[in-house]
Amino acid sequence: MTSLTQTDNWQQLQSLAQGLNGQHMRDWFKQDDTRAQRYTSQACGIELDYSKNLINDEILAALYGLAEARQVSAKRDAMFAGDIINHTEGRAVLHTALRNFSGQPVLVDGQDVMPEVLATQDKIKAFVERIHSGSHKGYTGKAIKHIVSIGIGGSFLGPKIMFEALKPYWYQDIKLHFVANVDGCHIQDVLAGLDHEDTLIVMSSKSFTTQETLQNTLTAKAWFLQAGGTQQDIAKHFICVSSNIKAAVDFGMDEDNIFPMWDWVGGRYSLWSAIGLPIALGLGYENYRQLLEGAYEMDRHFVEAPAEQNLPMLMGLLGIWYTNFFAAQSHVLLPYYHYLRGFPAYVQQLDMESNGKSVAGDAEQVDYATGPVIWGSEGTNGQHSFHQLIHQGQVLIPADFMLPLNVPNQDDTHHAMLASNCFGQTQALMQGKTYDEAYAELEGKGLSEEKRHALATHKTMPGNKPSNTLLFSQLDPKTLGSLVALYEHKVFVQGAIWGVNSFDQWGVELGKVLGNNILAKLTDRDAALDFDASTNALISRFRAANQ
Ligand SMILES: O=P(O)(O)OC[C@H]1O[C@H](O)[C@H](O)[C@@H](O)[C@@H]1O
Repeated sequence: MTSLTQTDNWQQLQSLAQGLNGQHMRDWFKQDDTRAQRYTSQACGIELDYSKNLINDEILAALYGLAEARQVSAKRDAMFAGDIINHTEGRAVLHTALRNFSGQPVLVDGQDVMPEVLATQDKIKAFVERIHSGSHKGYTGKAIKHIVSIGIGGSFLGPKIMFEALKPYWYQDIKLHFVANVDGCHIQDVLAGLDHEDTLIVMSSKSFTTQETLQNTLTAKAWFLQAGGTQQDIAKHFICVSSNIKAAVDFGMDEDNIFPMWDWVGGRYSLWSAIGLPIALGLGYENYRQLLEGAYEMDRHFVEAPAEQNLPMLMGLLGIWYTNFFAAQSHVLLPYYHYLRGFPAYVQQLDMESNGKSVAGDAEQVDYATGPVIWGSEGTNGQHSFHQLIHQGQVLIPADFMLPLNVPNQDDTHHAMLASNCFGQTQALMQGKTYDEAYAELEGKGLSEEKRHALATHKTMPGNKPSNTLLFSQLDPKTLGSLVALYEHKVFVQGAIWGVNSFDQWGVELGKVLGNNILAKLTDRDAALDFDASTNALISRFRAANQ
């Protein structure tokens, strides 16, 4: 097979990128007053303004051509159809079945998975109602007031970040707490403030083998027993979500308290499964369902909209453009909405665990960049720190700005200021400041010619820095569902073009194995150390400090 970089599409894009030398977005906006309108697309209540990108019609056409040549649509259809596209793990990839409201079956190995999906949704709904109505009581008869969700990776980020993002929709009588890290400080801090009689522990682990989650659950169990609960009271206070029912039962989970999921749901795509149970508990079932419906709408858009209007396709292709033709190594996410502050961390796992890969197809070592570093934080905070590098640094950092146009219960002045900063940053990145503008601003400041020239040079901002702006009316559960699915499918588009398997994570697996090998040497202090000299020395220091 021809390597991706040798294809006509790739080479055409390379020469189009070179052709942009000396051109500036500022001029394009001056020359074409339809640019903003032509390069804005919207779906599912999300408006994407991608006009502040280094693109024109010819470049977009070439990017669509690349997507076609790499059969992105056919690969997408294979995912939705339940084909075994995660070929290194021999699994289908069907998070979309978890939010499939079409009424149509979804087959895996000829078996319709929808009855199980719907039955689990019913189980979630019934459980949420029992907790909210107070009919599910703790062992001393108290209603549940606190939920501690224990999980890590996708079993943590999805529930926590989506719950936080939807603060205006919180169910007020229940407080949610999240624990991920095996660092004992975390669980200790969370449990310290709680009463075991009105606390429910939700343990979430797809594999039921993750060290952090198992240990934190054991610690929570010990806390419960020590506080006065007995072994037989555990069923009223501990539930779990897992695809490994046997391991959960062996661990001591009551079978009725296990919410199932399936191996065709990847950890970083699992918030739509029962892993999302804490979200449903924290928001109420109807809001949780809206989240799923929003994702379903984005699925339909991804499948049905032509490339030129297809948000995941556009965002995926723009990312390819900068990663592969402008050597951009990172992509920054800037939610201008405090409650959405966790979103960059969510997309970090989604994107970096999916496309941080080096092998394409069956066994082809790639010779092009794949997934970028994803980072970012809430605006406007970053403007007073790291935005400097985006404005004037030597690396190109494409940005996604996101802003709800309305926010519930907020002072208009604050919101207008927030929006003005968001728009102002995209404008500054695009237009920059020319040397002449900087020089003119220094008029009458009493500077020598030499000083004025030097200062104007420092104050010159190149501009021409790309950004997307995503606007939505407000971040309700449905819009959030669409937003998350948008990024999922963006990642899919990029993985399909790069030809990598976006659904395995062998690098992460290695870390787990090595960590366990070392743990054995920390707990058995006399065990011979047969690792490399650096690792042996680190272990020895730990042993010496923990006699
Ligand atoms: O849900 P679990 O099986 O406990 O897995 C939790 C996490 O474990 C690993 O680190 C995977 O790379 C993640 O994708 C996963 O979300």
